[in-house]
Amino acid sequence: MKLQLALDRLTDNECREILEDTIEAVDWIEVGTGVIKEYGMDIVRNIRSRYPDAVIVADMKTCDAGEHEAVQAFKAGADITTVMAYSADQTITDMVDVSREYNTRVMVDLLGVTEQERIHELERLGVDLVSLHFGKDMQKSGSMDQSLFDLVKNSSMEVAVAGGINLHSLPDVLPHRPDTLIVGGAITKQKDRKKAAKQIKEAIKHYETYNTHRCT
Ligand SMILES: O=C(CO)[C@H](O)[C@H](O)COP(=O)(O)O
Repeated sequence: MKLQLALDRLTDNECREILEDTIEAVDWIEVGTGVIKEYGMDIVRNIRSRYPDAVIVADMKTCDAGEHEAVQAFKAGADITTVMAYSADQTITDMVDVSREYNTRVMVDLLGVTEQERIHELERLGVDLVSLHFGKDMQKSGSMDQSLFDLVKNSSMEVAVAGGINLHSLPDVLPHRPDTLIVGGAITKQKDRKKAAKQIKEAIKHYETYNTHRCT
């Protein structure tokens, strides 16, 4: 299980400092949507130049003009870019096509998706990576419901999960064995970010060492 660090609602300096503190525990670096809106593709280019070997996810949250935005993200150095699941099928297939040209990947953000039918459609569109997402604003009045995982129950796609995950909610999330855990605030908003990242990484490793079966 990989740890994707979501750099959200941060300045470029904060992103730099947080990465320096946490990089050893992090598998994938996510450049968050708000950070991209603030700094544009330059911040993706800057992180790429500082971490040439890292896997970088540009959380573009594209919903239209898929080809253009995918090219933007990949040219800036992203390995993975994101698109919203509710986008037109054409947007998604265009992005998948671009990712094949660039030898990169597209992650489809399932925020707001409630029907398994959309999951099957995404598979038919050639998608192989999705993220289950309990949104930031949804977190103001609740927390991730474990039934979220039902959406991808019979899917062979790679699954990431995001939305207020922290050390306390990890025991509920880990048994679903997502391929990637996306964690933002529980690391980036802590006083000791290095310790927070290390604790989450160790909790994942500990779980994987002592549990070998996926929960159904
Ligand atoms: O995509 C996002 C917000 O739209 C975040 O990356 C995701 O929600 C993870 O952040 P946090 O752990 O703080 O919820």
